[in-house]
Amino acid sequence: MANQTQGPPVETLILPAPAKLNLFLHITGRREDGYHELQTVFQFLDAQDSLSFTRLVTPTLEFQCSDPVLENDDNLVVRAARLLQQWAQENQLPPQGVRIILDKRLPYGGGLGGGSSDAATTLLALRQLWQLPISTSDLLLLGLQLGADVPVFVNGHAAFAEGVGEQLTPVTPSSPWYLVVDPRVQISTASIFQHPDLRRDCPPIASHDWQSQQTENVIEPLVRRLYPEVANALDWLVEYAPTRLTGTGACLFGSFESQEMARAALARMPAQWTGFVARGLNESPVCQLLRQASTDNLTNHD
Ligand SMILES: C[C@@](CO)(OP(=O)(O)O)[C@H](O)COP(=O)(O)OP(=O)(O)OC[C@H]1O[C@@H](n2ccc(N)nc2=O)[C@H](O)[C@@H]1O
Ligand SMILES: Nc1ncnc2c1ncn2[C@@H]1O[C@H](COP(=O)(O)OP(=O)(O)O)[C@@H](O)[C@H]1O
Repeated sequence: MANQTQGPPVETLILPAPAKLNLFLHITGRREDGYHELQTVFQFLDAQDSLSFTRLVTPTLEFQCSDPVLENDDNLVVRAARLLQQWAQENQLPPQGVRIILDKRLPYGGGLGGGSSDAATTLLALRQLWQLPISTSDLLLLGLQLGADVPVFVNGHAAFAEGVGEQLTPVTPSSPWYLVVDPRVQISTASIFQHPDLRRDCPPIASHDWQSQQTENVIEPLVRRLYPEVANALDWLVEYAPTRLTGTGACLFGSFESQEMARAALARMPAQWTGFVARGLNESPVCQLLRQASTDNLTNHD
């Protein structure tokens, strides 16, 4: 990371990285490698991080982040950029460089997928900035190396997901207003998946009729028991709207008919939690903006 270079920037892309919700989450089995087979629906939110990518004339990778805790070589943004540099090298393409600045706005480690989304935006942006001839299916495979949630953000459409989250069928659920509550509790995804009491035997459902099936987040009962503060937040929000945990938590969301209703509930939220109101999106704004960028609306040639 952070090899400072003096080369003048020649091109900049500024792109969002939207959050996601798991509208439901079922576990249908466990693979031999310990990973769990899931069924879930991912929907995006119009709440996002923001990233800027500036092409450098030297083949170096610079990374800055508004949150110092995340400004390191392990950041998924840096790892995504390295994977693409490696892909270019394996394909005998000339090495290229970039300066990436991440403006971190989403809470992380709470089931909103912000880190995965940052990684996906990085893969999509650098393919375009570096003009790499990599197919979307190969980009999805690179994304999967970074995390189970990355492919849906690369694909850019709300999806019914299976496998560990990489087998995607596009879906178009309704787009309510959500109040997302962060009860400010850290939950380790790995420890939840290792827990003996986790339910792992959900009967598989078909992608085309998930909305007519009884669905739930099967992780929720366990998280309720282990983290009373999350249970308190779920019990508070359900008084206002249908409420669920997203991913392995600790964030939860209520679905509202209008922005005003969601905001009214947010105004009454206990002060020890944080929250925000956002609209559900079935298309990620990233692909749309990249299409515009390719016609020069977002690309600034210096
Ligand atoms: C379960 C979800 C639903 O969206 O939870 P959230 O992370 O969003 O809360 C995700 O698929 C999580 O994806 P991601 O956060 O990328 O997980 P990874 O880093 O790949 O894995 C973290 C750890 O969780 C466990 N794990 C993860 C995914 C999975 N399908 N089975 C697992 O058993 C593994 O022990 C792994 O070591
Ligand atoms: N760009 C990033 N943004 C957020 N977290 C990141 C990033 N890169 C690496 N991480 C690590 O990934 C973990 C999971 O982050 P995130 O994807 O936002 O949440 P979740 O997987 O719970 O939905 C964080 O706790 C952090 O340690």
